[in-house]
Amino acid sequence: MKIIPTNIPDVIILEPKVFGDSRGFFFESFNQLAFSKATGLDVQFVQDNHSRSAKGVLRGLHYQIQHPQGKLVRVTHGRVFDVAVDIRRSSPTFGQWEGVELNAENHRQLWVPAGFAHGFVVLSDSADFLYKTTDYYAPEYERCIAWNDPAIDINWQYDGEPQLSGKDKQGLLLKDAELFA
Ligand SMILES: Cc1cn([C@H]2C[C@H](O)[C@@H](COP(=O)(O)OP(=O)(O)O[C@H]3O[C@@H](C)C(=O)[C@@H](O)[C@H]3O)O2)c(=O)[nH]c1=O
Repeated sequence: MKIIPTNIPDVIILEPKVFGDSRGFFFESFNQLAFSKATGLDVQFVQDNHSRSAKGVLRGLHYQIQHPQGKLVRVTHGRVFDVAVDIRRSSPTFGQWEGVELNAENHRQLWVPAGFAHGFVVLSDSADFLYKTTDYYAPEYERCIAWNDPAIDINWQYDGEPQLSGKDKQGLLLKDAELFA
């Protein structure tokens, strides 16, 4: 597994070793020991999620104020532009965002620690988005930051009009959001 740093030290890109042959390919999509050794992180995952979205769908920017979730995210069909925003007030990278294209060809995964808001926009006709979380879904504690918050100013790598769900349309601005210490 190859570890690729990003501009935010705690957000990392992982590239698994892919074994290709005449049948197709194989790779370990997750291995707890390899993940811990490669990242130096001692986190356990408790939930796997899978969503499918059409082109232009933007899900996010989501986080939980209690039971914050670390997320290890990947795409198994299509392409997305995936974004993490540091919302830990005490962090030197508070308010900064990091974005990376995840797709079924590059097999890249993004580690988004607890304390970050997360979202993605679908670039292909559709995309299957799979992710592991380090704590359980707690809807009563889920919050959303506006995808287009001018204080964060994310360059979404998508030139269309994003399709938002009701809750994503109501995302708070960073200055109004309930954030982490
Ligand atoms: C996230 C989630 C949703 N659900 C249910 C609630 C709802 O009825 C339906 C769809 O939920 P949502 O619209 O919240 O799904 P979605 O907008 O895909 O929410 C996800 O967005 C991405 C960007 C994230 O970062 C995730 O943490 C999560 O917030 O699925 C679960 O049962 N468990 C879960 O873990």
